[in-house]
Amino acid sequence: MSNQLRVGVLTISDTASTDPVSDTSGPSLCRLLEAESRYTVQITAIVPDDFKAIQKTVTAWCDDLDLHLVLTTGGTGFGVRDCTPEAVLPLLERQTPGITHMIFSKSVQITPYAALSRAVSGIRGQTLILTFPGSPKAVKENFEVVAKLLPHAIDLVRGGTGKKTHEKMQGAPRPSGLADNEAATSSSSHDHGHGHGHGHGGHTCFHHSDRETKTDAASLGLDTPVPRRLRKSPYPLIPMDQALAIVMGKVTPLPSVEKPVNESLIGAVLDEDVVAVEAVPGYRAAILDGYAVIDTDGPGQYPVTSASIAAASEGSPRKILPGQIARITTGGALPEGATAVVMVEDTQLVKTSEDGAQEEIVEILAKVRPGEAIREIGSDVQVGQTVLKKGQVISAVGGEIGVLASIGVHKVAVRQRPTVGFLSTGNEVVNHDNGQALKMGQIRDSNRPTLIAATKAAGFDYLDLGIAPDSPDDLEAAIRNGLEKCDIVVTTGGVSMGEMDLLKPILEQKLGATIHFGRIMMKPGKPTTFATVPQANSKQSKLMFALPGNPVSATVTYHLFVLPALRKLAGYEKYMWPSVQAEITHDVRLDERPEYQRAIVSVTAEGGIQAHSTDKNQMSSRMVTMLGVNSLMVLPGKTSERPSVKAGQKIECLLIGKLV
Ligand SMILES: Nc1nc2c(c(=O)[nH]1)N[C@H]1C(S)=C(S)[C@@H](COP(=O)(O)OP(=O)(O)OC[C@H]3O[C@@H](n4cnc5c(N)ncnc54)[C@H](O)[C@@H]3O)O[C@H]1N2
Ligand code: MOO
Ligand SMILES: [Mg+2]
Repeated sequence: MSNQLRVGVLTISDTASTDPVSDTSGPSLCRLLEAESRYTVQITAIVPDDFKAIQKTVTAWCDDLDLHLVLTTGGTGFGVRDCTPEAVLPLLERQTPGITHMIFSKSVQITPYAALSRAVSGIRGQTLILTFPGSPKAVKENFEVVAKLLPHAIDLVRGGTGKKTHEKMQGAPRPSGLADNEAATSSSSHDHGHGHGHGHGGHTCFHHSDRETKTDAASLGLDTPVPRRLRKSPYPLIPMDQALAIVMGKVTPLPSVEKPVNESLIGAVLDEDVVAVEAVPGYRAAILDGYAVIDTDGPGQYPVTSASIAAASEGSPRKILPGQIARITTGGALPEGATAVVMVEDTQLVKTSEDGAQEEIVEILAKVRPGEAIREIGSDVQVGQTVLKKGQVISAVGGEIGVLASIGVHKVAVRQRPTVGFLSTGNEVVNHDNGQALKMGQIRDSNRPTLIAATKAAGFDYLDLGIAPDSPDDLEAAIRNGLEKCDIVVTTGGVSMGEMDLLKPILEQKLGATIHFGRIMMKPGKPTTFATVPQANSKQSKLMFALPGNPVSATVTYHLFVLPALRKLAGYEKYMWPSVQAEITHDVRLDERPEYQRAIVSVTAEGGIQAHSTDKNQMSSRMVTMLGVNSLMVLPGKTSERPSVKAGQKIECLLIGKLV
């Protein structure tokens, strides 16, 4: 990893900042970068065309994250809001007009409109910054112009001599043991420290110049001494909406699989339209116990010719002629010629056989219409009728399985169900049922049982990955094991600012993961982290949620992010939680961060919907605030105009449990 060039991709757009899904340039730039092994996209963000927001992000990425390369897309044009060049120029310590001109000259050959870009480029500290226009096409063209040049440029920016590149240009053999992507950084100070045995070998040194101590993600890092760690998180605090859009943008439904029609289908999403193979009912059947008649015969006394009880029989049922009736049970096959069924209650016995065992003559008392009390062939479902649609969820209520079972379909194509693995982390965390008294500083693992229970209730498969101590090697091994076996790995703990909070650096430095966000403006769950981790034997990256360790933070963020992601993976079109507007029964003081308060939503005697928080003290370590919870109250962040929500006001409540 340490030889990879760490890149930040910043989308600058008013539209994309409110609707992240509309951002196509940022993701296309990420794909271009990820297609080349030498780059790793360490961070992405979207900001509006806002001078300060642009400067803040670019500065943090250069100065705190010390990225090799920052690429921005958008805001370089003539539009009134376009201000990327104005925001970026003052941040550049040295401009790189050669790169800017090279891009311009190539781009105007493709389209004269390229002249309307005011892009700039340059160097800040040890970071190269390029500003691209906002269209995916322009982004691709621009990137391709400079792609070959960038590693060499970065090498020089980082104090390298460029010797390797020059040797390469002259066709000279490269020193043995140097991989392609090493050429870019091998002579730079950046090469020290990480990725080569993480501090156990001769590569680690901490005696660099001031600038060097900030290289790599060392300041977040695995082998950086505590005093040198960053004192502020380098991960931008992004809004909840954006975080959700990022997660859902990365989740694509799993492939299809054939499954038998039985309870194993509960919760599955159909991946095909299902067509009835058989008609329901497959024969003309009586709806009532009584007598099959010919309706035109009308009331009167009739000989009983035969009996048709609901049972299988070969061939067609017997026939009745005008003036005859036949005894029939509910579900029995109608005799040929019968046009209606008269219920037994509307008849009376006239004569029996001599031994009294058989009916001989019965009087029909009621007049019936043709077709009365008969289920015609296919009157429920006809052969060839599309009964269930692709995308439909097979519910636990039973309706879908019941219908599938009735129409002669034995197997259906459904989306594969994801498996999620749970790993608790922390030296202080012990199995909740270890049977031993806690030692000082120990805490029982409540996160795994909680999340496993919620997963089981939601019908997903899971793997219990146990507890990993706060050691880089143990964590790496446990996560790798989980990623191998599961579609999503969820860890809890170790994502904030403590020296034992190792998840983020492990993800980036050891697993080659891209962290898409590492902090969210929400309460609880601020340090919630989401990453995609490339897999050696598959093009498809795996998803990884590193949730905060605090039990309530872990539980709430699991419900808000992971369960919807699991539903989307399983093919659900509606994967977010449903919500209701409920009347809050008490005042609530708002927090700076938008908050998800644990609440109980109930239906009042008058049919209204009301909600109350489980407890005033909603600290994220207090699992007791989760007792009885069926809802998360979505409270907005505090403003000077709205410091609190008053009793009686309506508040959106996400229904994560059953309404009471
Ligand atoms: N300087 C700062 N400190 C903290 C910040 C911050 O922004 N700056 N954020 C706080 C917030 S908000 C949260 S939430 C927590 C998140 O902590 P971590 O994800 O790093 O988790 P840990 O430090 O490992 O543990 C936190 C807490 O939870 C207990 N824990 C951990 N795992 C379990 C488990 N499986 N079962 C039960 N309890 C568990 C652990 O013992 C700690 O008490 O960080 C704040 N700090
Ligand atoms: O965001 Mo933390 O989850 O407040 O406790
Ligand atoms: Mg911590």
